[in-house]
Amino acid sequence: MRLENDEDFDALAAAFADLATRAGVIAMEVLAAPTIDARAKKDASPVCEADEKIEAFLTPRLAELLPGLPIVAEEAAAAGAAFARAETFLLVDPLDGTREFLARSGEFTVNIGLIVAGAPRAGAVFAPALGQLWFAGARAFAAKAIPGRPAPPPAAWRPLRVRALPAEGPTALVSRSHRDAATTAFLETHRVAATRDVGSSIKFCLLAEGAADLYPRFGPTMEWDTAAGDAVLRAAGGGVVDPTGRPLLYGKAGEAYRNGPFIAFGDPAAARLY
Ligand SMILES: Nc1ncnc2c1ncn2[C@@H]1O[C@H](COP(=O)(O)O)[C@@H](OP(=O)(O)O)[C@H]1O
Ligand SMILES: [Mg+2]
Repeated sequence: MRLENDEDFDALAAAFADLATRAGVIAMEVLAAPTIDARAKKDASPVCEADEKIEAFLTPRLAELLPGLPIVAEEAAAAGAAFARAETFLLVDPLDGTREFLARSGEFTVNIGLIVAGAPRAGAVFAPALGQLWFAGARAFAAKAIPGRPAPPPAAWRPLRVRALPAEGPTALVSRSHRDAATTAFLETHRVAATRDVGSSIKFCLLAEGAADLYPRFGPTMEWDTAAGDAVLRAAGGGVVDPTGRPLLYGKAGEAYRNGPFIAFGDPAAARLY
């Protein structure tokens, strides 16, 4: 697959959307069973059979779509895989919001992102339990989608655009399961009109849709948690910046792909306030 112009990145995003939607049925099948086989990883975060099965579905299909491109994926990383450093590579989080999934909340997602020169250039986020798909190359879209089926055709895609910062102040999104003291302090010291708890990368997608304005994140995340949502948000007119105001950088192999603190925003005017 060529990756040269906007149309190439849009076509790749549609292919990611299709794979994420098809993979989503695996999560629904695991969720339908009376018990879910789960354990704690080395970093104490949970992993379950769905994470591993979805990654096993996606990895060979992505390798076929983009032959030779390194795939940095959450469960491969947890198993100790060494990834080749590359200018262009994929970041895969087969199940973001594993805690939400194990709690049988619908706020979990399948995530596929493409990084070029440190920035996310294409991505797809699918929330199987919500039947909601968000994806972007040069342009960002949302669509309703059915887990296990192909992604819907272009006629069903809704273009995404962030909203202007409301006069009454921003609506902030925070992690449902991983709210930390720094985030609580941020919300207390900055004027926000409302706060909503949301699990997984859905937070980026709600900013891209214009349903909220800010997502401050001071607790740890990994690049595969943020790449796809960041791609959708950037293409919809928003962004993700570090505390110095620079766009969140990807490809931090030396830091095991761990992100530092960031603020995701819809309206670029919101970023200037913090
Ligand atoms: N202590 C920690 N170390 C590393 N990542 C953490 C973490 N606590 C939370 N996360 C990340 O936060 C993600 C969940 O995001 P949210 O809190 O916004 O729902 C997790 O994704 P997974 O569920 O894919 O493991 C995990 O990567
Ligand atoms: Mg994750």
